[in-house]
Amino acid sequence: MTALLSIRDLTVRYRGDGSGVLALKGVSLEIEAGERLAIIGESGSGKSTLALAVAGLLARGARIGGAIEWAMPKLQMPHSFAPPSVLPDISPTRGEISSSVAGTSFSTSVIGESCNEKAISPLVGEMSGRTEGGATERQPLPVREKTPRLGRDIGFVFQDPSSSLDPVMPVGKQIAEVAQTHLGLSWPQAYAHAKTLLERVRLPDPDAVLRAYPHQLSGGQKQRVAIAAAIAAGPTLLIADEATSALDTIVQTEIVSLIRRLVAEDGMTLLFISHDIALAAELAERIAVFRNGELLELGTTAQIVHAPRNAYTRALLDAHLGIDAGPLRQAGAPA
Ligand SMILES: Nc1ncnc2c1ncn2[C@@H]1O[C@H](COP(=O)(O)OP(=O)(O)OP(=O)(O)O)[C@@H](O)[C@H]1O
Ligand code: NI
Repeated sequence: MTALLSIRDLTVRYRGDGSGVLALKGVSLEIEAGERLAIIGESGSGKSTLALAVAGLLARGARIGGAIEWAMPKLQMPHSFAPPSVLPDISPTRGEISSSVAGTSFSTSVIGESCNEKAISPLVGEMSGRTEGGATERQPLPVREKTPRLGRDIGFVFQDPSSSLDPVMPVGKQIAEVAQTHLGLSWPQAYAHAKTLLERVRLPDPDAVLRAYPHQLSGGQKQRVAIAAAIAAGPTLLIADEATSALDTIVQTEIVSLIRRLVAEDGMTLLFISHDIALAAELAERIAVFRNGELLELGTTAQIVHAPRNAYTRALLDAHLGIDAGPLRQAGAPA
């Protein structure tokens, strides 16, 4: 398999009082093209920090060391449209951005100075937060070619769909904006594409949902809309960060099936972040176990579930087996 993304010795420190929080401590791992990789670990282990670093969404002031190198064969040509309101745009980190082989691969390296850490640039189109009315404040985006962009090359699904959906805009319009921005479609084409996406995420009555506002939808329906927006431009990598954690168990299972189907249909690579080892085992081919900002163990789902090498992984499994052994016993069995 070819690596889509190589993470090398990644260190992230959030500024805070005193020395700040070291959220990732020299993490190295590769994400293979087309695989479904889960990141699991307890709260505060650094899972979201990893996801945000990959998406270029780390908070201003976070200091990052190491390198994130991409090889994205399908990297789409950049468009010079304004970013969609539904998703924050990816921001390249400061550092070397080198490209090779006529734009078929490139790497973003952030190599530290004396302390092996360097402040990342203020994020372009950074998580600037929405204003009270729901509109997003944005700064102009410097155009960098051959850089993976959120919404276009990377789809990101957050735990709370309300954080990525604009409360005052009909959802059809929000999805269509992503398609128009990144695919260069006309508005009628983009709107038609939005309807197709609502069908693909199995929302009943897509015509009505196109015109609905987020508050008119249930949590599960909103997450389907957020997923539709995340995949609207046909990203290579889909990142789901606790995308089902806020949902009840039945809806959770439905969303996991939905993600599995969409990833298979579109040939996406999946980075699935969860604190739930059983859920991760249901979806992922490989599982990486994080604790205290470190990668403890990475293996196939079968190996992690049936032959964990690390005592902490065993403890996670034991804790889960006490609750519900069913799904885990099946984990890693051939589909
Ligand atoms: N913006 C921030 N500023 C300061 N510290 C942060 C920030 N974001 C995360 N942290 C800290 O970094 C560490 C890792 O947090 P992170 O959100 O990556 O963990 P997580 O594994 O995703 O946890 P959870 O399961 O609760 O989402 C934690 O100690 C957290 O408090
Ligand atoms: Ni998190």
